[in-house]
This record gives sequence, structure tokens and C-alpha cells, in this order.
Amino acid sequence: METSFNTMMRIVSGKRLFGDDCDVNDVEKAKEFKGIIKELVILAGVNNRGDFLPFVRWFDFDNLEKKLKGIGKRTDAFLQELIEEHRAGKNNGNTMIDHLLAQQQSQPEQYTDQIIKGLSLSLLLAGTDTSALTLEWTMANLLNHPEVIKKAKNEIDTYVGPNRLVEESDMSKLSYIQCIVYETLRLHPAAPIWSPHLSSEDCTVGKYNLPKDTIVLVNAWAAHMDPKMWSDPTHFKPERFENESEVNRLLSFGLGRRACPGSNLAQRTVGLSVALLLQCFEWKRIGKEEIDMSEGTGITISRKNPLEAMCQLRQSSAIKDMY
Ligand code: HEM
Repeated sequence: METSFNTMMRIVSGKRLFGDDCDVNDVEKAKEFKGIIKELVILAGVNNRGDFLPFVRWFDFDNLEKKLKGIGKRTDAFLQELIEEHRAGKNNGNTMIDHLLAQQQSQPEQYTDQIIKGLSLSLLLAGTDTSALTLEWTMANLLNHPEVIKKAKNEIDTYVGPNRLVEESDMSKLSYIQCIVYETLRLHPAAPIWSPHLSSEDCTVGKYNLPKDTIVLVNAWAAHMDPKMWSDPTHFKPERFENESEVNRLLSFGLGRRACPGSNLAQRTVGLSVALLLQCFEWKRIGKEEIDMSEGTGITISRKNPLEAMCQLRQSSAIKDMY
């Protein structure tokens, strides 16, 4: 989660907030914000009785409103501080906040601080947990399939070799690693239920007639498990994506105008992270039993139990040079 948080923070504000070389105050703030994201993701997936029985809202039985207001204030303070740092010229550069503040100069009514905070939060919320979970599920799948690890390492050894680390530009050659990421996105789509879509005109989906303005909730997870769509759907088989056209059947990033704008970034960062983890370490399960693949609850598909694994540095010149 810290890696994906750093990636998103670099885009939004140009800072990394986790790592040995980071300012201690920043690390403290980042820890707090990481906690906020976790809480928000959990709260977003909670069933609110008040949505179904409006009179129940008066009582706020589960304290949901109070919790959300509290988190809202903490989030707002974190993001406002980021904006003020940029406004004061402390962190200026090619970042999202800087570009939006530049727009604020010419169109202040359009680009208010509130809008800038909202956009920053959308990226941090939508991009952090999803990418981190996908990486965790990928590693869990790999630990249960040592033969896949072996094939992926062969690919890295062939196309990158032992003398340097994998770079982003190598990813187009590491097609098997991409297949591993696709297969993980099929089995564990981090955002299984798309954001609500609305039919803009009368239409038919499968055997259902949808009148205009019907809210449609798509369950990507269920479609990915459909035996009519995928052979042996519950099994982890990255090879199924060696036929490139199969990728078009993945629904993990939504479809249409509201599809995920971070899909390319997410696939690249997860793919590169997996490649580096396999290039630099030997991986093993902590016991003989397979890794438990039970899912937790919430709006994103997290693991029920955090992944635990053993790893050992691989002996190669690229890795030795780093130490
Ligand atoms: C593996 C990682 C990710 C997965 C599985 C994922 C999945 C999704 C899904 C299913 C949607 C809803 C699409 C729809 O309703 O049609 C969505 C929306 C969105 N995602 Fe992602 N996402 C990921 C990473 C990211 C990243 C890295 C970013 C930011 C750079 C991002 C930003 C967004 C935003 C802003 C939306 C809302 C788009 C809109 O409503 O117009 N996501 N994502």
C-alpha cells in the first residue's frame, strides 16, 4: 500500500511520503492518511439502514454519519495543508496540484480549493487501495503456483538478465508477467461492483429490458466467474491471456465514459512491482499449506487475512550493486 500511495502522491503533489529518505513529519502525516483511506474504504462498503428506511436516519444507529464527518474533517485538513505548501511555493513542479493552482489564477470560480481537494482525493482514494490489493493478490496467487513463478523468472532472465534491474520500458517484453496481472484482475477485480451507471435511453442487456434512466450495477467479479464466459473460471491460469484478444473480455476497470482512467497506470505499476519482486527475491510460503484465498468484506476485494510469505535476496550482480 505504501508503494501505491507514494505513486499517487507523486502525481498529486510531487512527494513521496513513505521511505527511509522521507521527512519524519511527512511519514507521520502519511500514516494518518493511510489510516483514513482504509477507514473510508470500509465505510463506503457498509450497508446504511437509513438508505432503505429514511426515518432511521434520525437516529444514526451505527454512528455512520458521525464517523464520516470526522473522517471528512481529517481528510480536508490533510489536503488543505498540501495545497498551502504548493501555494507557498515549497513544493512546486509538474504536479496535479500545481497545474490546478495555475488554473485557479485565471478561473477562480471553476478551480476552487474545494474542487482541487476533491480531485486529489479521487485519485488517492481510487488509485491507492485498488493497486495495492491487486499486487497483494498477485503475490498470493504466485505463492500458490511455484511453476508460474518459475516461468515468470525465466522471462525476466531472458529479456532483462542479471546485470540490471527491470525498468518500466521492459514491461512490453514481459508479456507473461502481464498475463499474470490480467489473471489476477480476473479472479480478484479490486473494485468488483462498478460505480452505478445509468441507461441514457431504453435498451436491452441480456434478457432484461432497461427503460431510460435505470440505475445499473455491474458485478465484474460474477462475470469473471461465469463458466459460460471463461473455461475453468475458478482456476489461476495466466496462460489464458496469451491469446491477446481475451484481455478485451476483462471487466476489472469498467467500460464506457466512466471507465477507470487509471487503468494503464495501475497495470504498469502492478506489473513492474511484480517483476521487481520476482527479480530481486526468492519467494516461499511460510508453511506447506496453500495460501488461504478467502476474501474480506468492503467495497474493494481485500484479502481476509493479510498475506504472509518468506523471501530471500536473489544473488545477482544487479541486486548486489544496490547494497
Ligand atoms: C488495479 C487497480 C484499479 C482497479 C481494479 C480500478 C477499477 C476501477 C473501476 C471498476 C472503476 C469504475 C468504472 C465504471 O464504473 O465503469 C474505477 C473508476 C475510477 N478509477 Fe480506478 N481502478 C484501479 C486503479 C486506479 C488508479 C491507479 C487510479 C488513479 C490514477 C484510478 C482512478 C479512478 C477514478 C478517478 C475513477 C472514477 C472515474 C469516473 O467515475 O469517471 N483507478 N476504477
